[in-house]
Amino acid sequence: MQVPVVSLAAPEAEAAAVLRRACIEDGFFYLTDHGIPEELVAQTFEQQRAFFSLPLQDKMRIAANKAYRGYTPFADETLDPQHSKRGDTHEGLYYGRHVDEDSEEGKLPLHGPNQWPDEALLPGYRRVTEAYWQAVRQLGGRLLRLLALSLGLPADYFAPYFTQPMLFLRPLHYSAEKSDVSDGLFGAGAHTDYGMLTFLRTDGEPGLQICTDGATWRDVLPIPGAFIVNLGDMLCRWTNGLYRSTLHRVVNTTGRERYSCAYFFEPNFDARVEALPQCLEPGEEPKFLPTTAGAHILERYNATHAGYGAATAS
Ligand SMILES: O=C(O)CCC(=O)C(=O)O
Ligand SMILES: [Fe+2]
Repeated sequence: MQVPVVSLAAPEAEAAAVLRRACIEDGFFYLTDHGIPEELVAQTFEQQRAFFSLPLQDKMRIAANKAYRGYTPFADETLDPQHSKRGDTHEGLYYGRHVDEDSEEGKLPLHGPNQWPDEALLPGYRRVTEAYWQAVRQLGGRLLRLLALSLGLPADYFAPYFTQPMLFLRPLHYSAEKSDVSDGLFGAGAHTDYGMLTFLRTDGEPGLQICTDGATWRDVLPIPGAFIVNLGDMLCRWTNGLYRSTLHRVVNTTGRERYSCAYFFEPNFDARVEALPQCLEPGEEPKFLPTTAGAHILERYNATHAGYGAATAS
């Protein structure tokens, strides 16, 4: 069974209703009529392909810094340490919102300057990647409004939480190595996303699977032109468990390489995350302790990126 399609061309109330059901039942949906030109998406993938084709030493020149910006080599990440024998078969990159190192904000964890590959090596890379980053940022803002409506909140409810948002674009390259589920080898091990919303595009190769019943995995195949959007643990926490953060993984069954681009759309570092009254029955106690977006995300990053930053701290 396919996950639902939320169209931004539909009347708002209708789209919000489809979104609500998708968030409660699947925690995943396709987002269509989003307005981001396919040409920009295609150029973004072309540029990421070019980056990942560089020799390792060139990629390592921008190895991820302590603000989680830059390159992460193959097997650096193990998303499901319990069931994995070795690291996941992908390499990746993180680009956040640019923050000056010597600004007040730059002192916060997860905040700092991006690291870009040399323009001479990859002409146009930065321009295209930044354009895509901005486009998805705007799309995220549109979806936040629909999300608020879907929860019975005013459309601009989440806006004050996103004045200095944590936004991470994460291009990924999966090697051609086939996964071995029974022997603990994955493109990306089973995990839930940490944050609020994830906007994913892929190159059309299959691999993404979700588990909503605690037992079976179903494929979420790419639909041309659509984003695959999923909810993370922070939004689950914010909605007191009403909206699902669904377990997912990437399994390589084709023996082919795969490229994807995730975009993690998170609130301000100090945004307070606690159960929305709209999600509590009368007299119901919140299921989770209140937290902040920053504390929540840091806790999760540190658990999945072994020794990250320590070896590469700049
Ligand atoms: O590459 C994909 O399809 C999914 C990536 C993913 O789940 C993640 O980066 O959190
Ligand atoms: Fe994920």
